[in-house]
Amino acid sequence: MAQHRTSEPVDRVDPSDPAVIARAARSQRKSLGRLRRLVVRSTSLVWQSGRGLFVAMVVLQLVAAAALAGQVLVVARLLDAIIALPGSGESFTTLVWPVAALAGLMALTSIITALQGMVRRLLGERVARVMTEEVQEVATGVPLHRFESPAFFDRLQRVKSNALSRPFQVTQGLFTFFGAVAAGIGVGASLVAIHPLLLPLLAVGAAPLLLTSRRESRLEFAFSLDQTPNQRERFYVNMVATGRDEAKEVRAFETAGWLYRRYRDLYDRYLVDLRAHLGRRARLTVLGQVVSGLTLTLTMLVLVWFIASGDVSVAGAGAAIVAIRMLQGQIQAMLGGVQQVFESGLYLDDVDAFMALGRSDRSQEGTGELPDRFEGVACDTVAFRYPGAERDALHDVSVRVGPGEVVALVGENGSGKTTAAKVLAGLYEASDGTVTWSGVDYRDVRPSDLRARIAVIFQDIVRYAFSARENIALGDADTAGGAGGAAQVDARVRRAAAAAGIDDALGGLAHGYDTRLSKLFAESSDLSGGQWQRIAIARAFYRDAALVILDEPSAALDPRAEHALFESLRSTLEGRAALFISHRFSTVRSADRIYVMAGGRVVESGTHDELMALGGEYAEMFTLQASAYLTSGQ
Ligand SMILES: Nc1ncnc2c1ncn2[C@@H]1O[C@H](COP(=O)(O)OP(=O)(O)OP(=O)(O)O)[C@@H](O)[C@H]1O
Repeated sequence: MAQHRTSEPVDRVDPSDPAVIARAARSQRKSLGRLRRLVVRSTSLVWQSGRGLFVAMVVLQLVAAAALAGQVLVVARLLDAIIALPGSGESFTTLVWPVAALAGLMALTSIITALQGMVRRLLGERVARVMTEEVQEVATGVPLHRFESPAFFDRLQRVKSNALSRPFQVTQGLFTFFGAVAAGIGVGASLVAIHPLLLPLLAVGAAPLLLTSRRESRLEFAFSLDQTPNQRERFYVNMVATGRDEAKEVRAFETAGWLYRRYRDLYDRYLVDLRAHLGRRARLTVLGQVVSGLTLTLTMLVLVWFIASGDVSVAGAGAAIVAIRMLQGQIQAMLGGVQQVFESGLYLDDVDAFMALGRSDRSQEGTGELPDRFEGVACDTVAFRYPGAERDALHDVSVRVGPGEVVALVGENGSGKTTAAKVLAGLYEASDGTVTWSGVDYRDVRPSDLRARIAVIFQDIVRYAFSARENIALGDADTAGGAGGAAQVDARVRRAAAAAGIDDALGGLAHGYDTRLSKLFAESSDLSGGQWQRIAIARAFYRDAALVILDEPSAALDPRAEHALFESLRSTLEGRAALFISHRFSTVRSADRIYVMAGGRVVESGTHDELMALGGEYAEMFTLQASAYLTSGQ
């Protein structure tokens, strides 16, 4: 897959250096191959997105070209007729037909332009939809560790904004190019008929524009790469300043002014860079236009000389001026088309590299299946380091959760509990050691098979702005749209909600389970923090999973609710396993086994009684919390 060496100094190369010339020749060959691939890929994408519209575009383009060439011919006829009129004895009415034909052709051109705009818009949207789906598929399919890398976010950001429009722009560029070529051939033929030298002169004038426009494309792409981090940070700051979740804190801490200044600084930096970038582009544009303007002047002078020497008639000269004007427009359109293809091509390579990332990640995934019988999960001497981190977050961690067991992870903040839960959930691959499901190594198993058997709820639960029913049924997304029977889904949703203790509250909403949650959309309602947490728990219960992982599921629950939750956790397990993380030792004590983590290691494990008898870290933390409760209760 073609990768862009973005660090290559695009505009600081010595063009007389032989190595540069050789490299340019190589890159020219490569870029022709790349261009072919690009054109084939984009055109087939556009074709698949809307065949009828594609054909309509081609037809409109051809008709537009014919109408334009027709205009030159009619102008020549009209001028001939006008010049011949005095003294010919012909009536003025002989001019009516050519004038009407010219007006008709001009009107046709305008109508076609309007129709082209509509077809283009519709086709563009269709391509955008196909590409959005492709990007979403990759973004949701890549392993979670990709989301630890700022470079991944940069690329994702670029791809999200470019994938939608660029493939269509390549095709549109091609349409523009070939349309202009078709029109150019017609107009050019009439120009050659007037004098054969005029066309080559005009073509020579276009060459500098072609060169400068390609260079401009490269500059534009390099600028876009360079600016992605700044752009992402601006989006982020803007989101914090205007986001719904952040709105409370922005007011309470009066952070708006600070955020505004930060946003302005980022924008200022961007504008400074933009000015420099546009300056570079402008210099290239001016250079190209000046050289091409000089050749146009030369062409006109040659035309005048032809008139003076009698090689071209006055009517021919008039038509030639119209033709030159039109041809110039077509040449500009051709160059614009080529520039669009090249510029979009650079972005599309970026999109392709992103798509390839998804393919390469998938090719490394295991393909085996899990045994039907669940015999527990186990981490064995597992180490894990976050991408880009300097230290391991887990060292030598061994944890097991058997069928029917409720196992707890406890430990201070940052001790590695969530990380261990993510590794057990198969979201991160252990850097060392093994993680097994019924004795089968996670690495050998198809990730989708593994995920289907696990339900995980993290501390930072997701609050979907969908209906209450959908919020819960997303625990088994295939059923969220009512697949499998709306009544069954409904009954299953209610069972899960009842087990999470949220059934009554949801039933009491304005539209019951159909009430849209969060206030982002019309006719919605919001819930309390604890109620949201129960929704998330219901989502985990809804999933028919052999292993349920709950990372601090009860942090926002009141003590009675927490007690009820764990009662229902046990009663709904039925041979499944649960791993939960909590800082509340009153809940933890009922677990079948407790692992105590510190500094990324498991430092103690056993039942509550065993750990208390050990008199170690657990006993200390438990006693501290119990005495705090007693003291505050006194
Ligand atoms: N995405 C990440 N990238 C790099 N380091 C991380 C990342 N997430 C966590 N860490 C680090 O890994 C260590 C373990 O974090 P982890 O979230 O597992 O702790 P925890 O025990 O769940 O803490 P808490 O009780 O606060 O939830 C910490 O040192 C933390 O700074």
